[in-house]
Amino acid sequence: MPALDTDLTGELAREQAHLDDAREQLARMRRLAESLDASKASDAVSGEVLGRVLARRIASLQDDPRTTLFFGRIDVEPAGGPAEQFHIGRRHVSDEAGDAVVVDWRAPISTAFYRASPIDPMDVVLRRRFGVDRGRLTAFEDENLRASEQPEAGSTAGSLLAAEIERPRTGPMRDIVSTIQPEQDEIVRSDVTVSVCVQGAPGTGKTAVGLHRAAWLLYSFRERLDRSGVLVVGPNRAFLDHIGAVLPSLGEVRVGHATIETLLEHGRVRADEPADVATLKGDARLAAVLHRAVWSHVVRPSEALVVPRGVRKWRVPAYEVKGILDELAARGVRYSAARDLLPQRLAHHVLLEMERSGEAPDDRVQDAVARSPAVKKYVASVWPALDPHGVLHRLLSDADTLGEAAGDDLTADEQAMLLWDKAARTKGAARWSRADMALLDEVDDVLRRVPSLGHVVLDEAQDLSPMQLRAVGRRASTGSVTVLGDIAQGTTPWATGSWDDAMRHLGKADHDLVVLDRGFRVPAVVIEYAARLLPHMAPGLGAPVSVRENPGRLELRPATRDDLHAEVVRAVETAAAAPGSVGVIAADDSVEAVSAALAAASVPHGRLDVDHGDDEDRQVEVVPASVAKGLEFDRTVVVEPSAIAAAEPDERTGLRRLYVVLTRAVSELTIVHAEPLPAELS
Ligand SMILES: Nc1ncnc2c1ncn2[C@@H]1O[C@H](COP(=O)(O)OP(=O)(O)OP(=O)(O)O)[C@@H](O)[C@H]1O
Repeated sequence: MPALDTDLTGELAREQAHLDDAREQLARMRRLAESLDASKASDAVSGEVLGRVLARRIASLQDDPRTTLFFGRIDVEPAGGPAEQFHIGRRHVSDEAGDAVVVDWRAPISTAFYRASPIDPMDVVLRRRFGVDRGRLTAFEDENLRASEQPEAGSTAGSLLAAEIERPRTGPMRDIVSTIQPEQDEIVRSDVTVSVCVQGAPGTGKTAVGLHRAAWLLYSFRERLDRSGVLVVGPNRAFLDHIGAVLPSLGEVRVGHATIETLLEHGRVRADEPADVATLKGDARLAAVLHRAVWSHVVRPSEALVVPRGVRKWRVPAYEVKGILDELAARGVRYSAARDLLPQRLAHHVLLEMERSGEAPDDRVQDAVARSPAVKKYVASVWPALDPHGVLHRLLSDADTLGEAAGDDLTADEQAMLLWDKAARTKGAARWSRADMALLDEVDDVLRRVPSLGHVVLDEAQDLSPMQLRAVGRRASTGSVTVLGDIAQGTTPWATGSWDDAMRHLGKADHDLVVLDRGFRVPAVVIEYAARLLPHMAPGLGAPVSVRENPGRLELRPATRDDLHAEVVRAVETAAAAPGSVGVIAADDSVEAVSAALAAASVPHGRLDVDHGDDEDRQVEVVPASVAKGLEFDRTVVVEPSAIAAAEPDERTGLRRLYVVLTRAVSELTIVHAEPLPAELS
């Protein structure tokens, strides 16, 4: 085991002096940045750009007195090279001579801090971790990598490391830069061109890894990704609020955060639909159907184009127009882009006609012809302008249109399922469902290319339908993705059963699949209890091995039906007596009653909802089961597990929902129930 040193006189005092020096150097770097004058730029535009860059730089050089500028150190002795020391921190700090006082955790040299081991020391002879309290160093702990001391495989040896993993959770999620584990670091530092899919049981650090990867990519490929953008997609607003502070704490404020709903917002969702219809709408076969639905609007002309100019009329015969249409359709450009090219193509043929008859028209004539009413009208008839809502409205209202677009891809029964029972008269009045949003997005992309970002981190990806995955994938068509998820936590009827399939729908068939199995959240007794559900709803998938030292606490509190809420209140009061967050998780339709019972007993609490997260930092939050995914609390009180499972459309989904709910606790899980617990838990 590494030795813990808290002696404040010798070595620790020297390290504190290095920290004080680093703080001074950071202040010097900030003063320098503040003294630069953006108005000296050569013109107003570059002055404005420079001003923005400088403001960002000054902000990034702020010193946060609550934390230290470094959390670790490595001493390296490369063969044939000089021995060197590197202090590793959240950002780079250099002295006047330009030498590094602190190196960024994302710099290549820092890799060894995370990955060096006695088996592969990577030239590191000593790794030091620091204990910190309110901006000052309180202790350090050394690992001598030269010694043949071999920690157990997979152990997170060291009391400082363990303390960081064990610390109680309060408020939103924090970064893990000081304790990223080797298997996590491999994912974080995967090249920007590589798409990675991470399958991991609850609490194995998938979300943490995805966010740190975004930060690492932005550091390592700043110019490329600043231009193209990085986006994090999560399951709901409460989740985004939970994770929203992590990237800013790592100095990255320019990463977009979205839910799948906000990403595919093509109007208001006004209709719910049966699970089987939504599942069918999420099926990847719909992509081909929608493609045909759009392109079938290009009609073979039966009449020639006739363009009057002065006293003459110029003709482009129908067979020639057909040749132009075929050529445009075969070019692989989007429907609307090809349509935009059509007037000039037609005008060019008119021009050729003119030349054949001895005239010498120039480009201006071609432009005038392209813009003429005759050409416009003709184009509208053979290649009409379309919009996604119009296309989908017609497709879902009209059996013949759907039948034609469906081809052999959909059975007659499936077509009947898709058709609206009562179609709205106009596209504006259509009552779109959530699943329709992905269809509208697909049509939108057939019409005009949706721009691609440089990198997309997709969390809880198992819950997306193939059509939703395609929608996310097209936003990373020229970039890469980090896909995070757990098949066992799939709680939508269309949840994926195979990462290969999901990655194919995302357009990333070529990817690295990594499995994480060490659990950093859920303590052993709790994960073992929750894992009883696995064979019943995700056979073949293992539970994580908890690396938490705290074995955790699991308490079952039976109650009578009349006494259920009183028992919940007692459990919450006990849980809230110690510091740390408390999540009270209940079936969605019981949340109101649970919250009322807590209010009647004057237990202060907040409520998380799909649409809005936590504005205030409250110790106790009441959470609908459907919103719990991805969240964590120090202690959880789970109300009536059988009702949570029964709220889902089928048994498997019910057990999966329960598995998600039971795995939110960092130290204690209390289950309050009046109904018998689901048999699978016994
Ligand atoms: N290397 C680490 N050091 C310290 N804490 C860690 C580490 N890795 C993960 N954690 C912590 O473990 C907890 C779970 O992490 P995270 O939420 O990323 O897991 P997850 O796999 O996304 O879980 P879920 O599937 O339940 O959403 C978080 O509090 C995170 O900070």
